[in-house]
Amino acid sequence: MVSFNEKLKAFAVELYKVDAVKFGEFKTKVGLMTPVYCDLRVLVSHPKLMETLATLLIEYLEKIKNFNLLCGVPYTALPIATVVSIKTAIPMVMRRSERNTTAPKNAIVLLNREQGGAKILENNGIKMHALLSLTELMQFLREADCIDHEMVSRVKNYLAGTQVDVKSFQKVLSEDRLKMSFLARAKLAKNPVAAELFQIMATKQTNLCVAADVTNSVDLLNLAELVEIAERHNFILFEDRKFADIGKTVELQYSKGIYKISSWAKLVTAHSLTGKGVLDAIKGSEDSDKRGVFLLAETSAAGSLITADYTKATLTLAEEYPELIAGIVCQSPLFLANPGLIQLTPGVQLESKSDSLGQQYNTPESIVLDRGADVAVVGRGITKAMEKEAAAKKYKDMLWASYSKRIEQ
Ligand SMILES: O=C(O)c1cc(=O)[nH]c(=O)n1[C@@H]1O[C@H](COP(=O)(O)O)[C@@H](O)[C@H]1O
Repeated sequence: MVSFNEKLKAFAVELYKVDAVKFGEFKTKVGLMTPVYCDLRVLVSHPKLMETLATLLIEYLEKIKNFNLLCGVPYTALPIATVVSIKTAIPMVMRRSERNTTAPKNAIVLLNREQGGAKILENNGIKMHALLSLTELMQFLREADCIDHEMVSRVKNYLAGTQVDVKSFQKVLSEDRLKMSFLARAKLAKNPVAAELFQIMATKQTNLCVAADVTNSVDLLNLAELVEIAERHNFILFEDRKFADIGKTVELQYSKGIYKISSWAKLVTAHSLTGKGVLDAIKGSEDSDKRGVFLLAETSAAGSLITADYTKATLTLAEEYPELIAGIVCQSPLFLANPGLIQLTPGVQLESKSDSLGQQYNTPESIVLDRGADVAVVGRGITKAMEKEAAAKKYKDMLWASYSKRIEQ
């Protein structure tokens, strides 16, 4: 008799053959890179495989007593659950995102990616059952010669470096920044400029940051005038200087020289590359208690050399300067749990998906709803538009509508 394990192995190879499991460089919906991508949506085009999966699930389900309903999480798992329901006569229910549904006790997944999801579910009273773990899948595919040793160790290293911090995830679930209003978060901000920015966003109903990347003051305005206008119209001047030198040089760049950035910019960006020195330099400057820093943990640039470990270390560094750090510049909703910090996310444009120098764009909806941006940075989408004012209004409205939808969901 063919064992369950052998059936699983044969199924894993079939998945590989129809490209339901792929290897390479993929970007997940939340912006993380992964060398292995599982896309079970293709199963609807392979009825035989769909039936095999349903049969495997039914055999597996015998181990789980105590349940009387099935629910396939939309959309990919819906047809799978339907086939199982028809074959077993176990009734099915629909999950609709706009309705509150009772939480299940058991979750059955085909593939456990082994990145911490099972533990998070367990902490929320849901037991996860997986037909296959990613490690088993890799082993099966290696044995069948579908992949080589190098790929097995690449995935192994990837898994080691991308474990979700279950503790910080717990905090997110209980105090989910993505679901909280800017007004509520203003009270939790330890940096005064972040608190002010939350207030301004709530009052003016905007989460748009315009990147005015112009090359002379005729295009913009002179700084003194700009400071005065910012005060009159209640917006914050933010110098996207991305400090990255040793502390002493940053100290000079920040407060001295011809720009005297600290005298007019309430917010600046900094890289974490050179470590604490940069933040100590800014913290030690005059008026630093009225200034804030956005620390860059990820960029929107294609081929960026920033790794998952660098991003994590940046977050840890940010926690060491709670009064100075206003937020984090990143592209994924997964990194920032603290609702008192602001996620600033650039790379927003409606017209194109990229520029010729590696910039990658998302839509306003996707940047707020999928990628977790609190503030979205739009540059050329506005500054190069024929009708700049109309473009600014359009981005402002779309971004705010997405934020409103996010906190209501
Ligand atoms: O820190 C930033 O603002 C930044 C980080 C990043 O990862 N990507 C990024 O594009 N930016 C900035 O965001 C702005 C984007 O401009 P556009 O590509 O014209 O929308 C530029 O000022 C960039 O310097």
